[in-house]
Amino acid sequence: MPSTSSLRRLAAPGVGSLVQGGAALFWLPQAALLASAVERLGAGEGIHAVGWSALGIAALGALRAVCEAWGARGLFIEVRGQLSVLRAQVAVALAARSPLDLARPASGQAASVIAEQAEAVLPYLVRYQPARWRAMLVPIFILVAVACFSWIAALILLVAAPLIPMFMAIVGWRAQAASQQQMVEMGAMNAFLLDRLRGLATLRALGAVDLTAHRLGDVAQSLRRRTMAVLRIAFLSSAVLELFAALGVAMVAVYIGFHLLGTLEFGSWGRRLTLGEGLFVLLLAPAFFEPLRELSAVWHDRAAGEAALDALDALAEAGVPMPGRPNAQTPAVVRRGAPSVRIHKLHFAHRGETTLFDGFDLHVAPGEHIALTGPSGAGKTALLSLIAGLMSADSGDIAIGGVSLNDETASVLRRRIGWMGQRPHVFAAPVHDNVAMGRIGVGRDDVAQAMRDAGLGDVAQARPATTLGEGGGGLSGGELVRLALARLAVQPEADLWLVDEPTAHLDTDTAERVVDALLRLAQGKTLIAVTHDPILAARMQRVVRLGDAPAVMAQAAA
Ligand SMILES: Nc1ncnc2c1ncn2[C@@H]1O[C@H](COP(=O)(O)OP(=O)(O)OP(=O)(O)O)[C@@H](O)[C@H]1O
Repeated sequence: MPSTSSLRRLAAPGVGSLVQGGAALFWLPQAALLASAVERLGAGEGIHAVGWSALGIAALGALRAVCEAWGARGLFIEVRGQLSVLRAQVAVALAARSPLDLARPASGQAASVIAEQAEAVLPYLVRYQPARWRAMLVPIFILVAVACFSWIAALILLVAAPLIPMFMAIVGWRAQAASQQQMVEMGAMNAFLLDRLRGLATLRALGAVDLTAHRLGDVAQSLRRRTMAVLRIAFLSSAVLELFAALGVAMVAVYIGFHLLGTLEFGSWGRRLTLGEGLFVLLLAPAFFEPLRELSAVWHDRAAGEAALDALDALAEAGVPMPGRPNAQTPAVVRRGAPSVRIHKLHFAHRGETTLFDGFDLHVAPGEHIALTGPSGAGKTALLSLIAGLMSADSGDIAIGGVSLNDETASVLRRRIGWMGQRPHVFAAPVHDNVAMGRIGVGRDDVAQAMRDAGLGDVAQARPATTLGEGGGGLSGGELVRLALARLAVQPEADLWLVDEPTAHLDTDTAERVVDALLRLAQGKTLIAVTHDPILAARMQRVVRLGDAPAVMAQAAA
């Protein structure tokens, strides 16, 4: 199972972030050079006396910029790379879940987390860690430097500083919870939108568009409220910080001003500060608060980043797995023509549901064409899914061509299976792409031949270059089924076809044409077709009827 731990590890201190964070310390010598230059100017030395100081300040500034750029670049490249790997792993983990797993996240939500929300990880890891280093290191150095000249100025900074992280921690804790809720809301809205867009025709036909628009409006309002809550917290934390930072700097400035004027004599280890020393302390005071300010700016990146990592973790959670480990050492499957299918003592129940198969046996001979019939809910689709290795049986054995279906063999066995579900998905793409499906070695001629064999050769709307609408818009129901059959036909290595209700909802003539195409294409292959259609059942070599009531043992004649 993929994990976000490799990315979370990047949130731990690293050389890059240390260099990037520590670069802010260059301000100490820069401020010293600036203060001494002003002091010398004040003492009446000419402009030529500050040349070296100006050069030093510029050189230190350049060095700081180089350190920051180097650290940021390295970290960015590493985080970007690991985030891509994590996204791919999460997508693979999602694909490894059985299509029959009802707990699978909605596609819109998954897309939102993987594509959009995952981006929040980048600013978190690239900006937060160096900012944390800076906030830990720089104030201590500055405090020591200031204390060398004035203990009272150091005391002012020391009193103002801890209040800031304290308030930020309180606010940040709330920010993370708010970010998490906002992400959940965003994912839910994307899922809702995608689902309703897919079903727009149904909504329109049933006059439910207005109601859906209202619900979408409600969801959007709820997302707006969550976003505003996050923003409110962000503004609150920066307001707290600015207040304390401004108070701290102002009090140091007041003290230094009155000290230089001779009104406040105390606080400087028994001596009067010079103009340069006073200026140095004054220049360091805002720099003391600067890292804390930066940390507060990225504090919300942290909240959003952590929430995104949690969302990715949740997406990668294992549900009902599909048999077949991605890295299993799969043994070579020996092929000698179409395979047999042997099912022995099969036990199966959907998670939390009543038993569908209890000691079920079935044998399908190589090249045999059988129809699976039985009442609705008897488990025909479930049986087909079990043979296709889309989910695991509770016990018993399913062997295809003599090879037992298990985690080691499932991936290889699935390659020789041609699967056509009850509702084949048609992509909004040209007919050619819908048939070839990007499979290696499937050329134009293969597609054209498969289309002819599927009986679509002379259908004007099914030319290879014709672009189909979403969900197959542009083709009739019968043509859609034949398009799905053509998909199987261009997969020559598939010699066991599992077809689920190919003639459902078709009129007799169309059903006849689909059956003709199916039998023509499945010649020489083993075929198991789930059907309620007597026309299709009559043309198969054998009919296997599943139990008349679900959960009753169904013994099929071998
Ligand atoms: N993904 C699922 N998770 C849990 N239960 C399911 C799932 N899919 C189907 N079921 C339940 O399992 C039982 C068998 O369903 P299945 O689809 O296999 O029946 P079927 O014989 O193919 O029915 P039909 O002829 O109506 O298609 C049904 O009671 C159904 O409600």
